[in-house]
Amino acid sequence: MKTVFSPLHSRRHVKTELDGGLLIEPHEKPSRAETILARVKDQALGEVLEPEEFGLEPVRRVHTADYVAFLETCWQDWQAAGKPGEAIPAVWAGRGMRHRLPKDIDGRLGYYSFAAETSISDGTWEAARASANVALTAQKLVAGGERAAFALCRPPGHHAHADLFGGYCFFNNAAIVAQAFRDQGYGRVAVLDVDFHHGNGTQAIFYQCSDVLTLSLHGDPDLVFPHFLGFEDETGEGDGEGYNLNIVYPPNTPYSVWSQGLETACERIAAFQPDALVLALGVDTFEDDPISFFKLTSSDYLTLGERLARLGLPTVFTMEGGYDVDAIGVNAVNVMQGFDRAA
Ligand SMILES: NCCCCCC(=O)NO
Ligand SMILES: [Mg+2]
Ligand SMILES: [Zn+2]
Repeated sequence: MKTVFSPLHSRRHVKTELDGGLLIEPHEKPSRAETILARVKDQALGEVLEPEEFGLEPVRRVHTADYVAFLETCWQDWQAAGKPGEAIPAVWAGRGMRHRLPKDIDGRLGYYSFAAETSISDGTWEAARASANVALTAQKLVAGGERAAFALCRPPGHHAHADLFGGYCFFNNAAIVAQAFRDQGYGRVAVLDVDFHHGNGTQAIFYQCSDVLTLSLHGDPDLVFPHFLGFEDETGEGDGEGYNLNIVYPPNTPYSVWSQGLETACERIAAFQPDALVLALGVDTFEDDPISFFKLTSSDYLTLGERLARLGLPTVFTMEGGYDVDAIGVNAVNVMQGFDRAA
């Protein structure tokens, strides 16, 4: 399987993440992508390519122009306002308040985000743009005939809404890929999110669509991020009714249970008969992940990859979460190796 990777991911090097009332070293750190890349090479998974430049048009097929423009100048605007630290949203429109765009950078940060753990600093924009190009390059490989391609994206994307960042995500790489498939004539696309956390952004972006089926297995939002979306009664709306599936699990869920949900999702995908699959791959489902509570083992990711291959679909993997940096390379590449040996 080919891998797409951009060294520009390292332009995202924020020093802070708001967690537990402290500014900690971010879990979503550059070494995550470097460790996965090293494992790709160590395992000779396949060719590693740098991304092509696709510009902002395919990004704006998913994200609003004003949100994209905000991200482009956020760091400069923050600095121009004389702020001493990294850009962190701290105020949002609560119940009974107005969802209108303020002029001030503090207000704009709140307007365009849903969470406070995702700091912005110099280079975040460049890294997010490169991550989207990585995803679009993988999509081009698959549209060009590759059975599958691994978009080694950093920063991740599945929490990003059309005009909201959060959960370490800015551009929704999986959604951008799904939309690119649709724009290239693929009539139906499925996006399966196996990250520990709900793919709230991906769900929201396609929630009224019947041509993109979104599915996510994740930790109970009553207990974990993103807290306010991802429940099993969210099944789509309008034309999209019936085209969103959430499967929620409690703490300590092992693969033997989690894979039952995977089977349900795969059966739903098979029934949908999509022309392509986007697989939002987080490996924060791992038993030792520092911020999650499932109990998948490294060998389970081989099994996961094999099962995905049996769907028999052109597949783009977009890298999402996973924060046990010592294990992330083995776990992510195990999925690809399991896929390759069953394809
Ligand atoms: N306390 C913030 C947790 C953000 C979750 C990031 C993630 O892994 N999403 O998939
Ligand atoms: Mg998920
Ligand atoms: Zn996650």
